[in-house]
Amino acid sequence: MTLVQTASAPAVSARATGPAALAAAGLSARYGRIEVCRDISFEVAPGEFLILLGANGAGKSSLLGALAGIVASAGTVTVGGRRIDGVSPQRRAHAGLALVPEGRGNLFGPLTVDENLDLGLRHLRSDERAGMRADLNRLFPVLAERGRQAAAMLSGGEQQMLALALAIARRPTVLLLDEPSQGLAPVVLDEIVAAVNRLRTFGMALIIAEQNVRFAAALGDRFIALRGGEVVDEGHPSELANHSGTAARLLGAAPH
Ligand SMILES: Nc1ncnc2c1ncn2[C@@H]1O[C@H](COP(=O)(O)OP(=O)(O)OP(=O)(O)O)[C@@H](O)[C@H]1O
Repeated sequence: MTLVQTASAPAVSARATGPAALAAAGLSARYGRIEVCRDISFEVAPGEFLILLGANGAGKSSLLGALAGIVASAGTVTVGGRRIDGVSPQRRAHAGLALVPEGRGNLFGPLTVDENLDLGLRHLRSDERAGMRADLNRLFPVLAERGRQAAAMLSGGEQQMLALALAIARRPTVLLLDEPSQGLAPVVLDEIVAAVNRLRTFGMALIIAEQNVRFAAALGDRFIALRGGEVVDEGHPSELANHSGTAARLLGAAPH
């Protein structure tokens, strides 16, 4: 795998001023009576890209689901300083959270790329719509080329880019990405890394659940590692790229 190491912003562990883009405190997540994440506290600064690193079953998707309000949770969550825990997923979306689930679940497969984007942009005023469409075409040129193709017929990487574009069209404060690398070939991962890094010009914060260490290291400003539903470590992604032992210890497996 030949992921390009892009120049990323320095690690941010504390904000200079103003509220965090997102802050979670004492957050837990459960399915019925089974608690799968416990006492998780972290902050993401505006514009920061935070990697949630963990092996299969570590609790990454559950934590993203707890933030988005689709998995039962306790604890507090703020977006831009406003409490959003306890409100519906729709109200959390209005407050500035957007989730791109694993498997690109927010696409309408039978509709074309253009039709998906028209639907995704319909909440905008017509003058804003043209500007957003131009921004999305700049971010993801391949989507402009594939406009008339059914979303279901796109490659995995192209579907991931369409899912990202639809989430960005909501202009979220914080974008939650669940394993964007999953099922993609190394050469496609390079394109996704480049596309996600282009999002830096939008100023939104990203929380990216990942277990692909090189992908995470090419994208993140900081990582927190989950194991058994708890935060067990945090650091700068370069530690993952430069010390394969660290990655192996955190993932409980051989490094990628
Ligand atoms: N719908 C569910 N009902 C019950 N338990 C679940 C459900 N979804 C996940 N779990 C359990 O919650 C724990 C955390 O799973 P989760 O999917 O959040 O992990 P993950 O880190 O995202 O892993 P993966 O990378 O495999 O998706 C696991 O023990 C899993 O079996």
